[in-house]
Amino acid sequence: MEVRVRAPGKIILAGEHAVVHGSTAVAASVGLYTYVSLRFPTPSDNDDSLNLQLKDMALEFSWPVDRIKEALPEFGSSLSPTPTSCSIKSMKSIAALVEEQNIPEAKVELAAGVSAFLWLYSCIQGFKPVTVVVNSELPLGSGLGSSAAFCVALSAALLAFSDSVSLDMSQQGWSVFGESELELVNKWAFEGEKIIHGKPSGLDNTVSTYGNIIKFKSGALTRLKSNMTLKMLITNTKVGRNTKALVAGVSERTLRHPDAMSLVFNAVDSISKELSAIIQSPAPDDLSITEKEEKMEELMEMNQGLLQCMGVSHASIETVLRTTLKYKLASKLTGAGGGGCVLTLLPTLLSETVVNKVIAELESCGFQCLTAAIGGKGVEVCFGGSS
Ligand SMILES: Nc1ncnc2c1ncn2[C@@H]1O[C@H](COP(=O)(O)OP(=O)(O)O)[C@@H](O)[C@H]1O
Ligand SMILES: C[C@@](O)(CCOP(=O)(O)O)CC(=O)O
Ligand SMILES: [Mg+2]
Repeated sequence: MEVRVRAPGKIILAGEHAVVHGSTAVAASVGLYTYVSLRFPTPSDNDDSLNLQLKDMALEFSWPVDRIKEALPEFGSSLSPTPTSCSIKSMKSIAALVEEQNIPEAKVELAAGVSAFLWLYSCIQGFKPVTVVVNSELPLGSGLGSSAAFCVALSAALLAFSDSVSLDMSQQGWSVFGESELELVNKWAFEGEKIIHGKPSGLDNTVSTYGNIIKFKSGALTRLKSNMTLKMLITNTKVGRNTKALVAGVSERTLRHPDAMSLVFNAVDSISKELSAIIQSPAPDDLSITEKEEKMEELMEMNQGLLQCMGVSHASIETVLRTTLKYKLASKLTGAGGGGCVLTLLPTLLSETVVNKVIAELESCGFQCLTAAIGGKGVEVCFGGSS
């Protein structure tokens, strides 16, 4: 029995960080995926372990199922039908299980992802021997939501063979989940994100689950019907950073300056609302495409200024902003900042020559540019492994 799942990453057009504090955000799925395949051994395999293979990292982890039972005795006998948060006690046991695997020092950041995996596995599948293989097109820790795509793909793959969902396994190729399954996947993925991020807003897992372009506030999403083609250049500064630390930094600043930060978050809320109204406004209305793009560029610049106020910009991000501005293009960081990726709006009438020049200049600084489809489907599942 095998299932394969893919979950997309995301870009945040407006509202990162502020969304953790209750402001509106606008985000879209990006056509780069994390893939998870899950296979139960047959009796002839004689395999009584839980195996996790992180293909891109060339890392393999394995625990005898009895070792997991011993470390997490509270699981297995009664599987949790509804998503639950990892307690401090369970987190300690999971940390011990992860520590036993001696993750190389240079890849220690992966411990958070492995912990989220152990939590989701124990809650959803109990102590069944299983092999889970992960590979990802998303750069890790770069603001494109690799942590959420990982949690969504894992939750979906683990749920696919659980009693909580019933799926049509005869379908060929990639297929989407039903609404109630999506809701469950999203809730479990949020619990995984909590382990990786500390205090996630739920925006990233929601975009990865449902796809599209969405407006999101305090856990509630609205799917946006875009009436314009959005083309974004994504520049990866390749400066590594950690979302958990950046989110915690913004919360500390908020505690030190509650009044000022509340105004900053309110301003971001207005920017996101205005941006979503522009995206949705009817095609041939009183604003031409160029006027809409100019407004969006201004809003992106304003949002970037406010992200600087929150303390999450970085010298590498400022270099991207300066470089794109030379070509009269507007940019903002996307995701948690502190390095990672920057978005640049590519207006419809911008010539290929200029796009190529900007990319060449950014890449000469050591950055990596990519363009990817945005607003596509969310998590998808495939039985049989042919896709
Ligand atoms: N494919 C993966 N395999 C293992 N862990 C992953 C994977 N993708 C993401 N993670 C976990 O998520 C972390 C990165 O998440 P985060 O700091 O939120 O950045 P982002 O979500 O922007 O990529 C990694 O350090 C790792 O712990
Ligand atoms: C900073 C934040 O708004 C987005 C984080 O995205 P990423 O993990 O950097 O891809 C946090 C959140 O919404 O949970
Ligand atoms: Mg993340």
